[in-house]
Amino acid sequence: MSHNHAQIPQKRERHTAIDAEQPGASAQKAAKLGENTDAATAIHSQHTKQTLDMPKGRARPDSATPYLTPSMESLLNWQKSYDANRPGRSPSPWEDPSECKTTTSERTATSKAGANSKGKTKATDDGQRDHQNGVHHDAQHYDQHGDQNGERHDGHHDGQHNGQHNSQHNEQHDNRTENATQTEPQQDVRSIWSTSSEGSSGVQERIGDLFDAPDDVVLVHACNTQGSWGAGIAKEFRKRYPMAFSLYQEHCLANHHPKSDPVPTGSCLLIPPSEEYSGARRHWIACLFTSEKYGGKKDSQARILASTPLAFRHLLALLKRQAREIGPAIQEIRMCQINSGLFAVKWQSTKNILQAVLESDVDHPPVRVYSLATAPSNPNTVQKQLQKGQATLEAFIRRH
Ligand SMILES: Nc1ncnc2c1ncn2[C@@H]1O[C@H](COP(=O)(O)OP(=O)(O)OC[C@H]2O[C@H](OP(=O)(O)O)[C@H](O)[C@@H]2O)[C@@H](O)[C@H]1O
Repeated sequence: MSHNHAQIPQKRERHTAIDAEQPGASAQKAAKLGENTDAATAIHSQHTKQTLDMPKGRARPDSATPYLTPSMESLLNWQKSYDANRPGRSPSPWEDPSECKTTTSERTATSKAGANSKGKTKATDDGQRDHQNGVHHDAQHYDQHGDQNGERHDGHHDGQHNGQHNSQHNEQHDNRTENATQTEPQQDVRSIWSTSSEGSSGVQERIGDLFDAPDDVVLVHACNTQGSWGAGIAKEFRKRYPMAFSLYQEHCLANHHPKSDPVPTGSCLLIPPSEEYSGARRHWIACLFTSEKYGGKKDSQARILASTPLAFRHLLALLKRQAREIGPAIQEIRMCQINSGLFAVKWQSTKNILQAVLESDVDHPPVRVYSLATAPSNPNTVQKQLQKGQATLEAFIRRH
């Protein structure tokens, strides 16, 4: 991490992330740590209220050197102590059957989407081969984020792989799929948002910039588990929300570790509004961990599509818990077309899956997916067009 924890005052009250851990895991862990659930809940609520009331007005930080506010320090300290005391690996999101399930319709959507995706055969083959051989890919060592700020370096991805972890990861993946087939959805009888009554319980697509959202909206994007927001819309998140980026990194690199204790794919990190610079919007940020790695080492399309409903259901569970504790502060889930850019999954495939999740659980804030009217320009293309235009103009001038 780029920030130095040694400098963080240790006497602060502990707070919980909202929730950096898996559904239901906070309460379980709190119990294991000798605390009762009420205490954990109170801490959780307190942090949230504090964050929402955060004073504004500080100068915009240099995004290259994320700094910590007191609330962020507390959050990270809490996570650190949690991490230090936990008995073993974090429970995976599919280990808590009460809050995070995959339903039959989601599985159908997943398998349809997988079947539709171009990489189906290869993905299936990869998965089988990985599982049978327990292995995989070619990394010799793990370089724990040579660049603390999430910038990319050549060869960075390729050196990170760990066979043992991959085997573990694949096994978990298979287990959760198996577990999922044994469970059916349980509706929470207490309705919080009742979006179904507005007739808008599904995915609503809009044209526009994700970041133009008003306060109290959660912005959702797909993430890798390596602690990198180095490209695509993630890079934009890093620029606009340096504090959130710090917390994401903390989650991936300190609370977990990409090699020895990776953040499980299929989970979600929900980050409360934490930016304090002048004019910062009160945006929540949700990181859906749909692929372990990025770049050439990203998960197969089928695997990304299998992780997506789990991560999304995790998000809905976190929002519900949050709303039960402090009221429905979040008014809208606003997403980009997750997985469809650098993760190279067809948007329609992801959309089908999200739709299936929402059909199985109608109590959620409205879900709106924003896409830009035109794809962001590729600078190389623009450069070529300019050169061509200039040549044409010069030829015209010469002729006349
Ligand atoms: N302002 C805006 N408003 C609305 N929509 C916007 C937008 N700007 C871009 N989009 C669109 O948002 C979609 C997602 O496109 P992306 O390629 O970014 O994300 P993805 O989900 O496929 O892949 C995730 C990995 O990419 C990242 O970078 P790293 O590889 O890790 O460095 C992560 O960390 C992961 O690893 C595309 O449709 C873009 O047109």
